[in-house]
Amino acid sequence: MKHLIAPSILAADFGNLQRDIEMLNCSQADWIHVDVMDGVFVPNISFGFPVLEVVRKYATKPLDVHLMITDPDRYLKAFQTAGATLITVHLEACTHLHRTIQAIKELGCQAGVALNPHTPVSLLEDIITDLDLVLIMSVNPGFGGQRFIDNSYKKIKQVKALSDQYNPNLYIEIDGGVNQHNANSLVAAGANVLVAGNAVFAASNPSQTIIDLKVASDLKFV
Ligand SMILES: O=C(CO)[C@@H](O)[C@H](O)COP(=O)(O)O
Ligand SMILES: [Fe+2]
Repeated sequence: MKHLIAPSILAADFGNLQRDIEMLNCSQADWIHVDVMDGVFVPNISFGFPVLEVVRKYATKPLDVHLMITDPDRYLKAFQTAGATLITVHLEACTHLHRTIQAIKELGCQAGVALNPHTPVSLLEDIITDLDLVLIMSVNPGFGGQRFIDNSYKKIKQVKALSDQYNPNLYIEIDGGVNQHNANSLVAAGANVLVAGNAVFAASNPSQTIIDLKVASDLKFV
């Protein structure tokens, strides 16, 4: 599977959101990662439907919506209507995860599950065949620009082993503290989707940085 780059618009300039999305449209980004935070599941509030609708209006690429919200079932339909292509929920936020995943698929979206840094990958064993994507949080969710947690490599390898055994087409997404320096080793561990917020938007040349991430991830493992 080709490695995908999913810049996170959490780090975009919201005063120039249309400009930043158009930059992503013209770049080598594969998806646009959209971080939704409710101030309850995580200690931060990002944005909701009006912003997502603007992103959908201008974006020409799939929207990879990462829901950091409690009880996401309440809003799945609204996120699909607002333009989500993929919807990822947190395992820690769902009481009936299997039901939530089926509901996402019934809406015609692809379904993912995210794991916080402390949540063991083994909890995915009985749901892995139902998933399109697993998102490994390599920082504690809630903020961009944090330092990568090294234990995440082990978790990516564990997800890759599950994927090889039960679901070979799984997207294995790594989110938090990803940059040009760790992209190659993350792909070597088994990740095939790299989310990058600050690495892209704080760079002097964001579209070149996306190319750099792509080149680094596609290089033979070093
Ligand atoms: O979900 C989250 C944070 O909760 C991420 O998607 C961040 O937005 C990634 O930002 P960087 O760590 O790459 O700056
Ligand atoms: Fe995210």
